[in-house]
Amino acid sequence: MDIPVLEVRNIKKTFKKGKYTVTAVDGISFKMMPGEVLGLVGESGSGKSTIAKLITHLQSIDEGQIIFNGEDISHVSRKKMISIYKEMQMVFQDPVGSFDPRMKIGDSIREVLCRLCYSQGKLDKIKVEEVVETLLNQVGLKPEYAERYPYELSGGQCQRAAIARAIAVHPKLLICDEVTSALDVSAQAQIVELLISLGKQLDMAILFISHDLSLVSCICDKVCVLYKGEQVEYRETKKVIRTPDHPYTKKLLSSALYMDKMNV
Ligand SMILES: Nc1ncnc2c1ncn2[C@@H]1O[C@H](COP(=O)(O)OP(=O)(O)OP(=O)(O)O)[C@@H](O)[C@H]1O
Repeated sequence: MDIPVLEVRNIKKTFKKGKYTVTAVDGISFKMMPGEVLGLVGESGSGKSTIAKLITHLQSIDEGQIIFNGEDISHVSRKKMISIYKEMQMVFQDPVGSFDPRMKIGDSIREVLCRLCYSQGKLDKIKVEEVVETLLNQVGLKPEYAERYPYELSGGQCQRAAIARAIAVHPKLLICDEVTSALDVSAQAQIVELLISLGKQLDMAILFISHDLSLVSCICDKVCVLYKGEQVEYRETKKVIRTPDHPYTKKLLSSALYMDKMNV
């Protein structure tokens, strides 16, 4: 039987700034099975990005547990985390900023392949060029884009390249933090379709972080709604949309655009 790819158990994080304390994440729990798409929704400041940073160890947790592939990674070393990044990748809001501006797109993808795959003997060096081409093809970019610098791509193309780099290592979990926020509506739809199709093809779980409940409802199996660092809903998307429990979810729903397109 499949075990969860990710289990987050009652995690908490506070930040101290002088005499002030901000509780950014206050007792969040959820579970993701292989191939599952979970939406993490909430307004600005509700703790979405902090959760992503806690899972990926960009920040340390104060309390709770993060179980990845059955292993407690809540407090593992940096070295151990580097090996975990072969199975857990993240894509950010600003696609251009997520690349080294001095490196061509192909070199950035090659670098990840070399760093995370050679050491495991997963990849023969002579196959790298083929793999880069296949990855670009998988995200709908022509091979010649490997020779371009990030600033020579549109936002949508650059986000595709960032996704190609993330899936290069065949992650079991892809964390997408507001990946469509900087894109126009048509590029947003294409990126969302691409992610869903890749998730199915690669049996990859996707944690889709967004402030947009209507978008999340179209693509996610389950949704976790955050309000001021707390989890106010965590259920199948259809149930949350049809019978929201919390007044904040009701407010989100009543203000959601494209209600008619919601997957209910
Ligand atoms: N490094 C930090 N130091 C101090 N406070 C922080 C830090 N990171 C986040 N916070 C605070 O924690 C809370 C949650 O922030 P977070 O970035 O997780 O929210 P978010 O839901 O991702 O917001 P947005 O959608 O605007 O990105 C906010 O009040 C924020 O100001």
